[in-house]
Amino acid sequence: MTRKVRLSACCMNQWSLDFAGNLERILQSIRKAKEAGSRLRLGSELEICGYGCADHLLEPDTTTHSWEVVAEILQRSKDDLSDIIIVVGMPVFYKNTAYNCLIALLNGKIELIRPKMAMCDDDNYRESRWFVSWRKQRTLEQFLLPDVITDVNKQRFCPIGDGVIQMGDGVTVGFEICEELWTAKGSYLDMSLSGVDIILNASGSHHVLRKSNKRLNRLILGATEKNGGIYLFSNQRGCDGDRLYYDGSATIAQNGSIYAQGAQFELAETEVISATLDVERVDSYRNRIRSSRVESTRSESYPYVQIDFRVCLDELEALKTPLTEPLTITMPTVEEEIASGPPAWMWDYLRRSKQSGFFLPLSGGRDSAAVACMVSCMCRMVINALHSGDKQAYHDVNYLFGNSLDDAAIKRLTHDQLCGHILFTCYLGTQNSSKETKERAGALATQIGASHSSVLIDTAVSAVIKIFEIATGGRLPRFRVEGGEGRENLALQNIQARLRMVISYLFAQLSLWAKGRPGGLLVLGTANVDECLRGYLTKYDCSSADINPIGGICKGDLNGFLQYCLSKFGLDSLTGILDAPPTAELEPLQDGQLVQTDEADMGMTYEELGVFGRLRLPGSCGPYSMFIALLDKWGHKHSPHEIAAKVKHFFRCYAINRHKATVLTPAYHAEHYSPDDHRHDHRPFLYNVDWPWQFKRIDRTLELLEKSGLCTNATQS
Ligand SMILES: Nc1ncnc2c1ncn2[C@@H]1O[C@H](COP(=O)(O)OP(=O)(O)OC[C@H]2O[C@@H]([n+]3cccc(C(=O)O)c3)[C@H](O)[C@@H]2O)[C@@H](O)[C@H]1O
Ligand SMILES: Nc1ncnc2c1ncn2[C@@H]1O[C@H](COP(=O)(O)OP(=O)(O)OP(=O)(O)O)[C@@H](O)[C@H]1O
Ligand SMILES: NC(=O)CC[C@H](N)C(=O)O
Repeated sequence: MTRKVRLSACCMNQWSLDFAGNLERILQSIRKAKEAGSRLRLGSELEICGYGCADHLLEPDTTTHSWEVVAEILQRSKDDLSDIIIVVGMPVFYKNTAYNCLIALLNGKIELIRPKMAMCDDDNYRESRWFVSWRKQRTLEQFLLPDVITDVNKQRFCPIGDGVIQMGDGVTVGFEICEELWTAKGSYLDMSLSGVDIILNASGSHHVLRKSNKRLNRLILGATEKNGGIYLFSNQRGCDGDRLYYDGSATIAQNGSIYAQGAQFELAETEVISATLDVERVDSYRNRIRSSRVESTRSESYPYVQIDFRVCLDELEALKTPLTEPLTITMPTVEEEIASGPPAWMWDYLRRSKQSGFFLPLSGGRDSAAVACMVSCMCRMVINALHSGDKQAYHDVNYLFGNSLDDAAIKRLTHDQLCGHILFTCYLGTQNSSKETKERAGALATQIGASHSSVLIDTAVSAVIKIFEIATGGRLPRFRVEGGEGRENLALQNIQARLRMVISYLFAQLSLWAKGRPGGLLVLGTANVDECLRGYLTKYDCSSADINPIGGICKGDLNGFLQYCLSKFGLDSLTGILDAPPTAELEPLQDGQLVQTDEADMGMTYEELGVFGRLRLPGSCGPYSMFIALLDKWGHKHSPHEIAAKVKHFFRCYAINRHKATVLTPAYHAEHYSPDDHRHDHRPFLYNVDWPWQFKRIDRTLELLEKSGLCTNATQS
């Protein structure tokens, strides 16, 4: 005997507080699930208001409008969207307290409100600021529904709490909300042991490089392999108004195998995946794990909400519907993640901000090259979406062309042409710039099809210096190579860098005007996560842009991404960029030689910076514990004194420059060690940069090592 069920999980590109758009996407996903023959459709966490509402979740309006949206869905569930269990996510107030909830409804009735039982407060997450977790395990209470719901269906009450739905055919459906899968004792454990057949997880899970592997292979598959059962994972996808990119990857799994998998990075506004599975196989799989059957007999039952609805296909339908075959999934490489996540985020930002394109100061170095390549990747994604018939992409692209394109023109559009239309790059040279970087910038822009220009900004630099000279009665600062001191040398560098920012904003505002086109451009920032951490950037220079797609990515991963673009898309102009040593080109050449390279300037290599960054976060190391950790890690190549000097140098630079993190351009969040001060890494920005107590503690350990003969000579490799 089989008990076949057909189920759907969704990914939707929700937008915080866009209730109309969110409702439309939810309705579309329910329609798609119905068309796929499903009898259950799972949406994502807080999908009605959008996961990223943040402090708007404290406003009663957010809950009020969410109920209004539910009322619309409820109405439709009596009509064209009937006979499918619809599970949606929204905030719910109960006894003066806000809960992050899932609502299960069917044929005009709210069947259950299931509040989240474990808040997520790691990294960017701040759920406890807005919600409380539901503590009453296996308990249901009565919830008085708001009038807007009662007006639709005359229903006054529905159950709220940690309950499970039991269908008319005996199939049981339990609920988890995102973090409940990640906690040590995931909710699925108790539910699986107590015999729940299908577990639904609605998530608001954002992208971090290398994270999806853990989510899918270790958590989702780990949970169902160990405990058996059918598991549906739905997630938001896209930029819903913040630095985060929710990375979809809807999944349907059973007993440790995947049966349906949605895309991680896609531009489509709704995606629905469906699978036909046999509930009977849950019984047989679990029953064979004999030890867990003993645990199962001990487990307490959940309160059931009984629904007179059959989720299993009837006999004839079941005979006609083959079971879905399991899939083999290959996880994307880091380079592929970089080539998709930030570009998809930029596209959402561009179309939702209703701006007309991007302005990028292109230096011929690696960072701005990486950003240019990301825009090119974005254009490829958009063209793919267009060519696959995506109506939203059609609408958004046509908007960028002033709604002037007909179907045939849209079909002919290439990614290079799109790039030429929306990406404006400019080489902003000074007397310290080299011919080589100028040529590299031009060659890359040409290869990706960007609209490129090259200007000299020396007149502006000299004019500003002249103002200073007049104001100070003739004091003219000089570069170090000309005999100037450190302050003069830095000021002369910073004026070039800052003027690039001013000129970039001017070009962003007026480049389209100059071409007789409407609109303005978003300025793209290009500071990577390592530079931000070390503070190796000028405050309010080109790092002060509108958005920065690489502010959460380290130099090492960016190098890998450039290599990937070189081989995957044949962008051979990247060869010269990759071969050249990273340099700011802010100081004059000395005897025709480059005096300034990033690594020499910083006093550390990008590789070392990556290690410091990860030890600081998520490693939670202060100076002393970082020193101890590095004695083990680097002991084979550096003496303890050298390691101590490196750690002290890093922390001194970090402390001197931390104030720059308070004004960092909003950047795509991609790393656990991001120094973003606004949402992720909350720290003071006024430090005692000498760290007297901490550094003395390091010195005491050095003394101990010396006395024990463990601190002999430096063995730098
Ligand atoms: N604790 C604190 N809280 C608030 N502000 C603080 C502060 N400490 C210093 N300041 C202020 O910060 C300012 C100094 O910072 P800032 O003006 O950024 O200048 P600063 O950090 O001194 O110099 C910029 C550094 O970035 C390097 N760099 C490298 C590569 C490229 C680029 C580039 O931009 O293209 C730059 C450049 O070589 C130099 O080492 C001063 O106004 C100072 O008073
Ligand atoms: N000559 C230039 N023309 C245009 N933009 C420039 C120029 N020099 C610097 N910039 C802009 O300022 C940013 C920071 O400059 P910096 O010299 O620190 O480069 P970087 O961080 O090493 O990046 P890149 O590798 O792109 O040079 C660059 O990424 C670029 O956007
Ligand atoms: N919304 C959540 O509960 C997020 C949970 C989880 N830690 C994640 O990163 O995906």
